[in-house]
Amino acid sequence: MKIEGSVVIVTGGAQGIGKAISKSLLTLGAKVCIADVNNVEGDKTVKELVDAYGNSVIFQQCDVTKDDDVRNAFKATTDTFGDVTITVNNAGILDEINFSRTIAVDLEAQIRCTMIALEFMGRNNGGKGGTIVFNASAAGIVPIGVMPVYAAVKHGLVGFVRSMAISPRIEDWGVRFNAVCPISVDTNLSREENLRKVVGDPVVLDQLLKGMKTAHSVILKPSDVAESVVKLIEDDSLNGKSLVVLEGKTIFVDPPVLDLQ
Ligand SMILES: NC(=O)c1ccc[n+]([C@@H]2O[C@H](COP(=O)([O-])OP(=O)(O)OC[C@H]3O[C@@H](n4cnc5c(N)ncnc54)[C@H](O)[C@@H]3O)[C@@H](O)[C@H]2O)c1
Ligand SMILES: CCCCC[C@H](O)/C=C/C=C\C/C=C\C/C=C\CCCC(=O)O
Repeated sequence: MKIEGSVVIVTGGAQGIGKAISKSLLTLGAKVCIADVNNVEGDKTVKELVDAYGNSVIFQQCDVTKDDDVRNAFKATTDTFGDVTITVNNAGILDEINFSRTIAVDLEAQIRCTMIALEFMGRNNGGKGGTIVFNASAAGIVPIGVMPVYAAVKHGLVGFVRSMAISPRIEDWGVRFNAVCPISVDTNLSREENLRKVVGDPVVLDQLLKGMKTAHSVILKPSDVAESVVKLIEDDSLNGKSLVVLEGKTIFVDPPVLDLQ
């Protein structure tokens, strides 16, 4: 689909990968709502982006774990720019200690945002259809011993995306569902000082930090991920896809097909 003139909501758009995605879409002529729980960063980012892109961007304080917040973000975006046709479910955390919060934000909230998005975007609900892109992770494709909770919710998210893409309602909605699955990216989430707060077991933390310095010596830039998100939005042939973003290349990874007949 054409991004120019489209209306987009980016959850977690105030910082990191979400901010990079917002900037890429604004550059391509979209109208963007940055929906983020962090008021301070949201206000700072929207001022920066209004200076660069004019009144094509708004900030809406939104905790994706709360129905009313998410619905209000869609209402504010629709009232300001018109019908939403692109949702980027990006907001996420990594916390192996407070695993209930990780499940709430990285999986349950992504499902919540999708169901509410379909209330606004679904052609069967008077919407224009469109596309929903989910920021999963390579941890949604491969097991990771040092972050089992994070890998669990990201595997769940990939399964949700692949399943929504083959829903009996897919034609009624007129919406495509795809996941971007990056390896490590240079943001607050992957910074060592953050990881030390969210991984409790010292043996596990030690291996994680060592792994970052070896297995992932090259860490992606947020803009690398934004490029793949644009690709998933623009290519109307893509639905139910998991696009892994590596250093210098991307690969589509499809689930194994089981003949259950
Ligand atoms: N950084 C990485 O290595 C990496 C790799 C692959 C995938 N990801 C995924 O990318 C997404 C973005 O992460 P990031 O690396 O940009 O991290 P980040 O911490 O830089 O940005 C995350 C943003 O989400 C917001 N957020 C957190 N909880 C929220 C909530 N409940 N409601 C609304 N907004 C909320 C934060 O305020 C922040 O602005 C996450 O889903 C993460 O799992 C990150
Ligand atoms: C292939 C793993 C990519 C995981 C990306 C994830 O979304 C974010 C991770 C953030 C911080 C950690 C970054 C890189 C380390 C990841 C794995 C290290 C593997 C160590 C090991 O398995 O021994």
